[in-house]
Amino acid sequence: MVEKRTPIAVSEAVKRVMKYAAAGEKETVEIENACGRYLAEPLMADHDVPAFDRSPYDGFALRAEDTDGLSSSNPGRFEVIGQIGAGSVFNGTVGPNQAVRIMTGAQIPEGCNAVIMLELTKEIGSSIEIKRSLIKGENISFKGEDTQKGTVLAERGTLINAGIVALLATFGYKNVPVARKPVVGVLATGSELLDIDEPMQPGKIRNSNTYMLLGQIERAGGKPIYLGKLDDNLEECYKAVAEAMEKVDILITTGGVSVGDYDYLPAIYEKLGAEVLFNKIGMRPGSVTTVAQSNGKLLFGLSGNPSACYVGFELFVRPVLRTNLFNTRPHLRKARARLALDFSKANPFTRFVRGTLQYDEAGTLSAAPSGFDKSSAVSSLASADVLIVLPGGTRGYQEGMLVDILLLEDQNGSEWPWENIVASYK
Ligand SMILES: Nc1nc2c(c(=O)[nH]1)N[C@H]1C(S)=C(S)[C@@H](COP(=O)(O)OP(=O)(O)OC[C@H]3O[C@@H](n4cnc5c(N)ncnc54)[C@H](O)[C@@H]3O)O[C@H]1N2
Ligand code: MOO
Ligand SMILES: [Mg+2]
Repeated sequence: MVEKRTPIAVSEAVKRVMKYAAAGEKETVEIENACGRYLAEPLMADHDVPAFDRSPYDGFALRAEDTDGLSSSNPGRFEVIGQIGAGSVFNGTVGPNQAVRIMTGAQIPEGCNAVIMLELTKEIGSSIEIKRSLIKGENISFKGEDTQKGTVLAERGTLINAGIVALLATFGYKNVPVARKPVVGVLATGSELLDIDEPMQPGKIRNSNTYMLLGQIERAGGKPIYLGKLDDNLEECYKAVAEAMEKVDILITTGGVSVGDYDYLPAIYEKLGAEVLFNKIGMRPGSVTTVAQSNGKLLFGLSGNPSACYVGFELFVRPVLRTNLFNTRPHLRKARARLALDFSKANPFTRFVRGTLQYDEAGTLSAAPSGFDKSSAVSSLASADVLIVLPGGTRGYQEGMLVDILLLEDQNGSEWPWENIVASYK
């Protein structure tokens, strides 16, 4: 008798997995290698930026009050008593009708409260002539105007991008505390699988899931390890899974989780004494996605079907990885878009259609299926940047309906996208 599995809701499956998601460990890397990593501590401004009042222009620093009433018919003269470039400081105090020639980025000299651009002055010997008045504070970049000391500029768990790197450098982080990358092993199962450099053979296919998963693990912030591919042989697979568990933080297998004669993962979980958290989800693709835990370590049994494997990773593995990286918005970011095409297939299960986002001229977002929409499809993954969420139990969806989408390439994430998923929005 074939085992009868009871599907659970996607949100319930995610919840069960997230019980085993935990913050990871810290390490430090040199700032040159920090891009793409996740902050292990909040990034706090330990001084004002700028740290001193400075000039935003090449010009002359002077006292605004000395320019009162100046105009083209009533020009004023200022004695130039010094000259400073960025990095130099004027020693002394600027008095009435005096000016210091100052370059962009240089500290405003003592006594000055305004800057006039070079182009608006005329040099006459060691003096300048000015034909306009300035107000106090004109053309000054004030201390702390960009960021004030004590401000938290990025939370722990933030992805370090070029902008964050600029801040890290501003505040003197030669070494950056980052989350250690969780090590994720990938084992492919299936006697039909060829290595990618093998010629095609009757009845065989190339192992594409492994390489797809390595890319997904990288995108999620983990450290992928390819642990090989295995024939459908219970003993061989059991041994490989047991050994792999010793080497990794998280283990992903692909294939062999359904009810077929050669689907050995259920037997392997049993032999390992692992607790199966679920083995059927009310979703398409990926209904057979199975997750087990052994001593708190997660084993993701993703489907062999490429689209199901891809979706299973994004919904269940990604949030565990991001949580490990200290991120508090670990799930795919949810947004809404108009359906660009009819999607008439009815389904009792929630569908996650691989889709492509389109930015319409009017400024609205729309999402279209990115290609052949079957669990076994590989071609529709290439241009997918969203998963279009189509809850089950409807008669299908029409073009123009407002639906939820989950963004695959976005880094912001969602805290919990699974509330209020409705069939379509008015
Ligand atoms: N009687 C039933 N049959 C099936 C059910 C079911 O409920 N009852 N579920 C179907 C669904 S839904 C899916 S999804 C698949 C899941 O199968 P498995 O996860 O057990 O995976 P396999 O049987 O090993 O392979 C499925 C499919 O994927 C191809 N594959 C496997 N590994 C790779 C790889 N590394 N790269 C590319 N493609 C891969 C494999 O050749 C098969 O075509 O089961 C349905 N059946
Ligand atoms: O799990 Mo299967 O992917 O639902 O098609
Ligand atoms: Mg199978």
